[in-house]
Amino acid sequence: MVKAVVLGAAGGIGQPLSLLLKINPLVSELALYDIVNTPGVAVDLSHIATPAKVQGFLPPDDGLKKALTGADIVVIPAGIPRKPGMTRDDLFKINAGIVRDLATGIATTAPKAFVLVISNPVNSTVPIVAEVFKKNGVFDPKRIFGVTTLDVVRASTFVSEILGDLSLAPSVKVPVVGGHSGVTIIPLLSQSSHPLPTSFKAEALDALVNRIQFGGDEVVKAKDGAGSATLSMAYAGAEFAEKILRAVKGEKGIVAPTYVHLSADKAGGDAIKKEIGKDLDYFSAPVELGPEGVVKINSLGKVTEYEQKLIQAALPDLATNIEKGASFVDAPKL
Ligand SMILES: NC(=O)C1=CN([C@@H]2O[C@H](COP(=O)(O)OP(=O)(O)OC[C@H]3O[C@@H](n4cnc5c(N)ncnc54)[C@H](O)[C@@H]3O)[C@@H](O)[C@H]2O)C=CC1
Ligand SMILES: O=C([O-])CC(=O)C(=O)O
Repeated sequence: MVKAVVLGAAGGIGQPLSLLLKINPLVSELALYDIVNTPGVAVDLSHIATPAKVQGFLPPDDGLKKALTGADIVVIPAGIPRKPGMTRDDLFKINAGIVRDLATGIATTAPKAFVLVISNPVNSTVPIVAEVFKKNGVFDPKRIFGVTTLDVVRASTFVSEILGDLSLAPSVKVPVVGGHSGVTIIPLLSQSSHPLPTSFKAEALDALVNRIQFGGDEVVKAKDGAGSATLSMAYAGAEFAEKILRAVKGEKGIVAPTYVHLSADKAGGDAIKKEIGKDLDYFSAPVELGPEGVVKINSLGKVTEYEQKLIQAALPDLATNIEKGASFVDAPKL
């Protein structure tokens, strides 16, 4: 029996993500929480002929606690999205408090659940969740994940477009590491399962890296004030959640890039710090998943000089974003 909970379930990401979790055979119970509209979304989804039992909850009558009771996996797409001209960091003012309050609910009601943070700015909201868990004495870095899967999904798609064959997209694997905003998004294209054409020029590589780093802006611009990526994010979030659920069931060898506290695997985390040359607490790296969450943080592997420059360019922003999130919650130092 697996209970999945979506916090922010009535939103642009929340609804299609809840749909994808409802049709996932690994989910037996689905709780939808939001400050609006979840009863309707839940009844709608409950008519789908798949096994998961769906219920909707709102804040009154302890709705958050009821939604979270018995949760195995909690996905958080709650919070405001960007409008044109905004950075993800501009969302901090509103989303930090939302994420802190939801994390408090998880820490007190379902402290053992896997927590998948989608709400932006991910580089800062994951530290917020971690600090709330520390404050409540239940911090386990193996169970808290920043969802950076959309960057990986975009890299697969854009590389397959360059190769002139979209049918390759599902099998193109490119590790994307670092964080989840602008220059902190670091695609390691030299490790692509499908190498770029040998004719690929330096300017074309710059343009591809830039498109992966700023893919979110492409959607924000196209939506023209109506928000940011929702459907592709729901797809990516469901894909990452499925990986966690398969690992929990005992499937071995599942690896995915995700933004984690580097103490989740001390040896692996220390190796990452050496590779990047900075003592950061968080970094998105390829992580091997198991029944208890993080099993191992894998090395970044062989990176080119070009990619090492991308890593170095990411570090100042990442450090600032991490500090901003961590200092938002007044938790004791561990
Ligand atoms: N990690 C990633 O790769 C991505 C992250 N995002 C982020 O996901 C977040 C959600 O985006 P959308 O779904 O497009 O926004 P949206 O505005 O469509 O939905 C957000 C939902 O959160 C709900 N909400 C607000 N405060 C809440 C609270 N205290 N408790 C529970 N629910 C609450 C709202 O009622 C709304 O239904 C944004 O912060 C966005 O930047 C978006 C795309 C990709
Ligand atoms: O761009 C945004 O604000 C939403 C997001 O994180 C993405 O699409 O990668």
